[in-house]
Amino acid sequence: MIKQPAIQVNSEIGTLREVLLHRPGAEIENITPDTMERLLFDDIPFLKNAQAEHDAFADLLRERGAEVVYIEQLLAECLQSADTRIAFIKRYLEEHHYTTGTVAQEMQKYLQTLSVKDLVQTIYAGIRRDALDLKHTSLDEVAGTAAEDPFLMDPLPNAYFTRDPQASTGNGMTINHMTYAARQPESLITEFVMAHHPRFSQRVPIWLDRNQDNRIEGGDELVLNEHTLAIGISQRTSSKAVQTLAEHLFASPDSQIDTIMAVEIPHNHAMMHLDTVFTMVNTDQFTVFPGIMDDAGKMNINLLRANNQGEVVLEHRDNLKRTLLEVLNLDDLDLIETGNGDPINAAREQWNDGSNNLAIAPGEVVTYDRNYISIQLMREHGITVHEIKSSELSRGRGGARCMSQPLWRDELN
Ligand SMILES: NC(=[NH2+])NCCC[C@H](N)C(=O)O
Repeated sequence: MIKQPAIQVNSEIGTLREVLLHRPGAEIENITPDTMERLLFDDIPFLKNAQAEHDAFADLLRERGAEVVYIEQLLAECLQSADTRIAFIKRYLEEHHYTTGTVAQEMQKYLQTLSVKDLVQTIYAGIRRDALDLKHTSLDEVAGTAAEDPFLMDPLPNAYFTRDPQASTGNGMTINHMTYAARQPESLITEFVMAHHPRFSQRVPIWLDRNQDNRIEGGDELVLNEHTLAIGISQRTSSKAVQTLAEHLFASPDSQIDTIMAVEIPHNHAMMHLDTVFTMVNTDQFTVFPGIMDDAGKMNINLLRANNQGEVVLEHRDNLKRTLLEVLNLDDLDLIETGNGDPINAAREQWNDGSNNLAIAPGEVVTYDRNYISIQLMREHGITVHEIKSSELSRGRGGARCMSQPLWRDELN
């Protein structure tokens, strides 16, 4: 059993006390029109303004009582140790398939000569082909498709969506095997921080690690209460990952989770995670994008429950509201429709993360200012809404929940 937990997240809505962020940096300026799609961006944000928007987001979270912890800072602290630094560089190169040969050796040499500060910056920003002088030693540099790619190592522009590479659940975490190559190194960073940083080392049970084949991302993982999760089966999270996670959680003495509501959503870029279409904003209030249901309001939902032996038992459901009432043991609840149900407004505001709200306390959320129809509706439903500027940040297709990984929330009662 964990004696002094480093993480406590038993709900989506308990008052936020500690949160992990990443301030967008040089990686954003390494997105090009040619690489945009594989880097999962729809446009190239203007970095200076993206940073100002992000700083305002962080300030708001601090004003509301949360400690903001930057993942890049934690990584830099871990990499002060020469052993950890060498181990990290090795794994980072291996995961980019640089294992043997001239280029791999030169990259390793290059990374090892950098100061910790520059190394961390380079890990996020990527390595441009012209950073190393390889023209006279590597054929790859002068002929073939590799030579056309300006990067030896791609940037990590999605890193400011700190929600996804891992997910805090109870006193532990899943460290996620990300779906696309563009994001896989992000969870390697989490793995190193959890293993080596004194704030977390030996204090965080890992429910599912990234060194297995089942894809899962934090945007799909919602903690409804101390014993119930909702997980999206989506473009990014496979049903197999959910089944495996259920098996691990139900069997672990460190976990209180006994119910997982697996919610299948359309598999596409606009709705890549469950939290782009569904977020919990109060004990009995949720925002939902109506486009995830068919005309009759039906969906494909499965409940995974633990039997007395801690084994997984499945039950099928098809109605979101009824299933939430059942698992949360409520008499009624309020589903607030993104864009107030109008098909054009709902689709536009969902695209800009109008359903992606970060609860910082029960009934109090942070969200993008541009989704004014959804904001007004939330206010009419009694929610306190803090708006943040979203001109640049929204171009990566993620909102306030995507940009934050809670580490500590107050218990609800
Ligand atoms: N939790 C979320 N919804 N995150 C959004 C991540 C967006 C990012 N561009 C991606 O495609 O991965």
